[in-house]
Amino acid sequence: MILDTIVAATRERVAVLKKVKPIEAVRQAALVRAEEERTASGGTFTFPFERALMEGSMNFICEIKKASPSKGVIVEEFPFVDIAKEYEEAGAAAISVLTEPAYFMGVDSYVTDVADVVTIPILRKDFIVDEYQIYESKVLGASAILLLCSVLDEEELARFMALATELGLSCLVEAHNEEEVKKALAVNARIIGINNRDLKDFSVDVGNSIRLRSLIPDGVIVVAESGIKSADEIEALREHQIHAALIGETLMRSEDKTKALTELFGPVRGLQVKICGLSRTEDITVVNNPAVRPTYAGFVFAESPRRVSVSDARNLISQMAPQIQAVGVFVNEDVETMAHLAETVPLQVIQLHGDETEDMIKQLRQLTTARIWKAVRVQSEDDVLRWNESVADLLLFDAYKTDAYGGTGHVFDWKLLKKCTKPFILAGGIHSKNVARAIRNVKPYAIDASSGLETDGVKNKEKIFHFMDIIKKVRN
Ligand SMILES: O=C(O)c1ccccc1NCC(=O)[C@H](O)[C@H](O)COP(=O)(O)O
Repeated sequence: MILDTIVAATRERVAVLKKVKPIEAVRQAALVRAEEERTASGGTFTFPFERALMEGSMNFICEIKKASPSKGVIVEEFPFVDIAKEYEEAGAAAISVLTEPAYFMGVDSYVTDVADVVTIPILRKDFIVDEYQIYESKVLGASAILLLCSVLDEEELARFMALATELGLSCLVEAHNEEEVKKALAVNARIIGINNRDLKDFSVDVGNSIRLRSLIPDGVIVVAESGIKSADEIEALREHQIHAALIGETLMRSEDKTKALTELFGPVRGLQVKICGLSRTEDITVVNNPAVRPTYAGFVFAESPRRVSVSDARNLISQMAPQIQAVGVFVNEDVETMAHLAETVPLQVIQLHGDETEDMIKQLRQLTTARIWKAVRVQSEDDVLRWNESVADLLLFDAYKTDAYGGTGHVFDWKLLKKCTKPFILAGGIHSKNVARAIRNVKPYAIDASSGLETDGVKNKEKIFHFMDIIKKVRN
């Protein structure tokens, strides 16, 4: 069987590697890296791979592989670093990188090269048969490893999982049949991958994930693997509470990864866009372009590097396409001034981005017909729930930072919004690399971006065009 051949080749490869670089040296390097990560995250590992697989209603692990034993060479052209960047922009939750050299044409350093250019976690996909490879995976920069129930016995699985956990690595424990699922459960796997491909004859049946899913209790993350090609298949996986889909060949063969993921996930309709912090005539020219044209353009009247004077705002807004609505951003301004500016600039929306109270919103409501948005800087779920009954027309959720009210470029934990029952605007560190995930996972009414569309403190035309291009592909 091909699996036995690959495993035998892997054992030989590891034996050679051990002679070149002894296990103790790799172990030390892995421990140093693990300790650095643990310290940086306040003394505990964050296990980003498993967190990423729980973010949305369907999370994609997008795979980078040049070849496979069943298909031979999948793509002649293999710009794997660009593919990784595309996957991240397309909305991948994580990237799987094949490193097995003989049958998948993988290279260990692909993991490091990909880790250097993306912020999402990486699964190092190889045939792990020895602790050596687990230390190596940590050093390469992976966040997770693959462990195969068809290759490892229960004792090995448990030992390898314990070592991985000690290093802050997650384990995707792969099973293909009932017996292997039971084995994965016996070792308390936190993530179980169900392979739809039978490695004995390479036949693929996506129904395999659905059938075996029922054996797995709640609380374990379930990943469907192999042969996934269509939106209908993704929908069926979603209906059966499968958290993630690992997709290789379909994506490797697609020309446009963002469009491909939209086809699989389904379009997100009706999303609005706000571009904030416009301060120059050039910015207005960019937003007026029909390829950009957001629903809302924000002008900051508060203390900020993006602050505009009243006369500049008036001048800029007078040049703006009539379809775009002007939003005035204020921090702790008095209600009379805001109402007056809404009337005279004019502003269609007043965005309160400071410590304004509900009473203040009610007073402002009496003074203006402009819509009122309340920005909430989120540190906890309570921050979100506290404003649920607000009379504000919309809430805008942004990141909290001590030294600035807004425009910080910081992303907050989107999971804190899970209990918000009303439409809202999502802000805080949104840019082209995370906007697809933000839209699909958080499902906001509108997305708001400012510093992520800038270079050296001013809006960047190319970044704005690219950002809007991604949003258009995600919408349809
Ligand atoms: O943008 C500012 O400089 C700003 C300053 C003070 C209060 C609010 C501010 N911006 C409000 C916004 O609506 C921003 O778009 C939002 O904070 C997101 O900014 P970013 O994280 O840079 O995308």
